[in-house]
Amino acid sequence: MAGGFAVDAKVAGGRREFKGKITWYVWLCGLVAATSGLMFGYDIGISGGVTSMDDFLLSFFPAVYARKHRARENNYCKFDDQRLQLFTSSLYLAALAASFVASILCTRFGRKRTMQAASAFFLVGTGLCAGATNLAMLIVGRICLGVGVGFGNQAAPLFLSEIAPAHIRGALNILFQLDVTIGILIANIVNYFTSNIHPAGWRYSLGGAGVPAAVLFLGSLVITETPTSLVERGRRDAGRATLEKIRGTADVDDEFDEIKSACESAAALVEEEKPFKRLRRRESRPPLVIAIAMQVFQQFTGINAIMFYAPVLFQTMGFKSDGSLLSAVVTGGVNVLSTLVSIVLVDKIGRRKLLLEACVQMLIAQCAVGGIMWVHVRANNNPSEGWAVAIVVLICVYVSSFAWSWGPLGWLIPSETFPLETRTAGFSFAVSSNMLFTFLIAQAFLSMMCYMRAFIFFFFAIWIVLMAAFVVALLPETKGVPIDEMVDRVWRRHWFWRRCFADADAAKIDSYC
Ligand SMILES: OC[C@H]1O[C@](O)(CO)[C@@H](O)[C@@H]1O
Repeated sequence: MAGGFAVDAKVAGGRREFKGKITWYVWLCGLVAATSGLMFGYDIGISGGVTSMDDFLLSFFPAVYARKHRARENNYCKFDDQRLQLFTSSLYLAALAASFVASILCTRFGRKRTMQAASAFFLVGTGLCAGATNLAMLIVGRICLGVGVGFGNQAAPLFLSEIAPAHIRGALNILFQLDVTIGILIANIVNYFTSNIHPAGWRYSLGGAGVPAAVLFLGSLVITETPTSLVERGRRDAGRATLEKIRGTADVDDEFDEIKSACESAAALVEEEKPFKRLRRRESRPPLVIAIAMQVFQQFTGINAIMFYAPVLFQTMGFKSDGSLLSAVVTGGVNVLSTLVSIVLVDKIGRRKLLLEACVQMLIAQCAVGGIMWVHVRANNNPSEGWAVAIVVLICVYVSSFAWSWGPLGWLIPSETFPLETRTAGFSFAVSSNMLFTFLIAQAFLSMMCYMRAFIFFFFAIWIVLMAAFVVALLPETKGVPIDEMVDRVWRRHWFWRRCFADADAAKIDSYC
């Protein structure tokens, strides 16, 4: 997804600079494409607030509404309802399926057309959700939005990587992740205001997704296709003309030659062996295992439990409806600002240090929240105001560390560790793993909270210990390593992963890799 930005930063960072300036047109294209991230983030942020609105529950989930208002109902189980969870999670299941289709569409029809299709699905899905009169309409709408997310998440980051001049490719690509966090924040603010509008507040919340969807749709009519996609599909002249336009110069021979040769060698390798088959080779395992593990771990930090259900969680902790949405706005703001921190630090202090520091910070925060909840939020009583504020502060501490580490690096590392011949296929694996685990957490979290109570936080804390161990033992530092030198400079030198390569000594080749 965030594919290629480290790759290209390395190119810009030392070995090769192409001519051309940063044109207004490249920024326009980048801003339009990043809107897809805004859509994704808005969807993540909006569902939790909507599912805590009484008008919404009364319309679609009356049993949950009744339970929520029953005085003696167990605090942890108020929102435990599989159909309510399906409202949130159906989107991610649809996105998971759509991401496989999207990689084919991106190759056959191009990134721009795939983004257009994404925005069309977003618009239809938004209309169905905002106008829903029954549960089926609502779920079908969520599925359309999910298809939009699957298409957009595959096409937009690829598009950004391909149009950006090498030396700002990282910045343009992080724009997508930044837009995700801004989308979540906007959704939290929208929910805060619409929760006071009765009875249709939830319709405005869900309908708000139409704004970025419309921007993406209209914008995608004026942006260009990427030169790489044009050349890949045999339209060399159009590819060259587009490159000249986005670079603002006719002097693009070097860059155009590189695009052509990358497309030619990729085509030759694909002819010889399909990328997905190549991924099954022993030497593909290190980046593949790491791509999947980064996504699984990213989700098992528990971040989306907070992102989807922050308002519900805050209500569980005893905040009133308004207070809980306000708290979610605070965590959303921390998320945006901390993502900016990661842009500044990632190439200075490296990936491993950021990930490990965040593990410590998240572990302390999770255990502290779990402890406070265990002692002060028993089944039927709420914490005092002081403890409730302490919980919000700790959740901010937790969110900030996630946002400068596992959030962006969950995308960055898989994007920079695959060799060119398996990069797109390998990366689409990472996207779909993310969707799968996002879905699982969305579907399971409220039930888990009901059964595990405060121990849910210790459950995630155990995962954080595991992921720290994984980073220490198996994740090599990739800061500053040129993308095309990963195999020689990283994998073949790593104490464990080097056994996956044919030139490892015989004993090691035979052992498990
Ligand atoms: O900012 C947090 C959000 O960012 C993501 O990692 C996507 O890049 C989501 O899984 C999460 O909800």
